[in-house]
Amino acid sequence: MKFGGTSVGDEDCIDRVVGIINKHHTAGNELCVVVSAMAGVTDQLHAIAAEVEGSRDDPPIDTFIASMRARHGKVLQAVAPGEYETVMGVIDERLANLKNILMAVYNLRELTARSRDYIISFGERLSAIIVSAALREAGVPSVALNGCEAGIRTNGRHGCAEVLPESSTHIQSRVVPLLSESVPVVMGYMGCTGDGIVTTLGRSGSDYSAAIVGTAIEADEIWIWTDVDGVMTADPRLIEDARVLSSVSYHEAMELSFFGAKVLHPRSIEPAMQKGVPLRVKNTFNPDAPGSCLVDASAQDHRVVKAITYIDKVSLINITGAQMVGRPGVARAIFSALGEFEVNIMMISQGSSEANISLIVDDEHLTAALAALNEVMQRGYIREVEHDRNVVAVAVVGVGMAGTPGIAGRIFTALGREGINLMMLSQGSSEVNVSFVVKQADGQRAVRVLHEEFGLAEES
Ligand SMILES: Nc1ncnc2c1ncn2[C@@H]1O[C@H](COP(=O)(O)OP(=O)(O)O)[C@@H](O)[C@H]1O
Ligand SMILES: N[C@@H](CC(=O)OP(=O)(O)O)C(=O)O
Repeated sequence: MKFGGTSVGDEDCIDRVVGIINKHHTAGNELCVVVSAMAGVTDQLHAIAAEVEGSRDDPPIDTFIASMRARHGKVLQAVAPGEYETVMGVIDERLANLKNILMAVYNLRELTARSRDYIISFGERLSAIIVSAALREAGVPSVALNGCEAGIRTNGRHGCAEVLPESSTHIQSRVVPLLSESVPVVMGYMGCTGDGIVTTLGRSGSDYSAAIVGTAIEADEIWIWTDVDGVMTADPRLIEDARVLSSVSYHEAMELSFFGAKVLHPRSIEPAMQKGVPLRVKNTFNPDAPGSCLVDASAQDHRVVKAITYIDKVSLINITGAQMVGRPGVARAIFSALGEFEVNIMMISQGSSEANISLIVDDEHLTAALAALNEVMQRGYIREVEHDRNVVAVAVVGVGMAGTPGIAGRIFTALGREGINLMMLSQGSSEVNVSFVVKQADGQRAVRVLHEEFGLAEES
């Protein structure tokens, strides 16, 4: 079971989490728990790290450490009063360590990817020991393990590290022996390299930790506990009448999470899918609701379009040049340069005249992408590169779209009726997803229009 930041955000939330774990543990289940940092803490750690690096004098390190201590201490006092002194001692040790690192960043005015990862892993380092203490207080034996202790080995790509296959045996040997006598609480989001250097798995990466741990220990099911009733037809913060999908295929969930449905981390689905472990999304605040279950496509309902999602903070890049027409090697030049600059491309589309290639990259990669393309331009492969940051990518997702004619027509007609201009279009050959790009100002309206067009608010 993985509990996200919203599920462990304060003392009431943690009480609720302990109740859920206790109930399933008492019913005779062996459980392993993965937790995220308390809601907002990872953002605060990112912010202080950046602030300290850029400070000329007197960065607010002490104030920051005091506010972390106050928030975590208050929650600990409420959920595990019997262990307050001991666990507060551990929290203070960790905060002293965090303070030292922040001071080092300040003194050097240098925040490396490695030190950032170490700093931002502290949210989970603090939340997990509190949840574990709260479980013990409720009579459930528990130990807390950091990602490294739990056996999560990653490559060294700081900020979005990938878990290495060898983790499986490490996790098995470290976690499985604990299960018969306790409920281990693993710190999500973090792992370490073979040399013990701390890495993080990308934002919302605790879902990925849970999938890795769950498959490694051969869990019967992996449950992701969050603050909504399951995977929904659209982000409920955007679409009021979004509906919970009782079952979603692994592929659909992958497309949805890739295109911004924060409810699951894109990398969390593949491990479960490969090992055939059912993955369920449930609501900590409404635990009796059935939630959503990720299943194989064969067990699907027959609705063609299942959900609409959108992702902002992306940029559109248009590459043009008649030199591209009929010339082999242009695409290779473009994509190998982007690869060398470590640019992650989210969408690609090429006009049939071959004189134009459009790409979508996330905003963070825009500068690197433009630098890469500039090199390609110098080498004469392309003539012009334009970009636009004010765009969003929208995706219409559903396995039933494969082989069903008319879906793209309905999408275009509905958007056209609303005067929404399509700036780029892309459809994978798997046909699970039709994605397109519109102006940022049209993004939410596009989701709304399509949610209505495909009747997603109505029960099937
Ligand atoms: N299609 C969707 N279905 C469900 N939730 C979605 C979807 N798209 C976006 N979300 C958002 O994802 C949020 C849950 O993710 P997150 O805030 O990261 O929770 P946690 O802290 O539990 O990991 C929900 O509150 C919801 O607003
Ligand atoms: N704490 C990390 C990892 C995580 O998974 O968080 P959440 O489960 O709250 O999305 C983050 O904020 O990115």
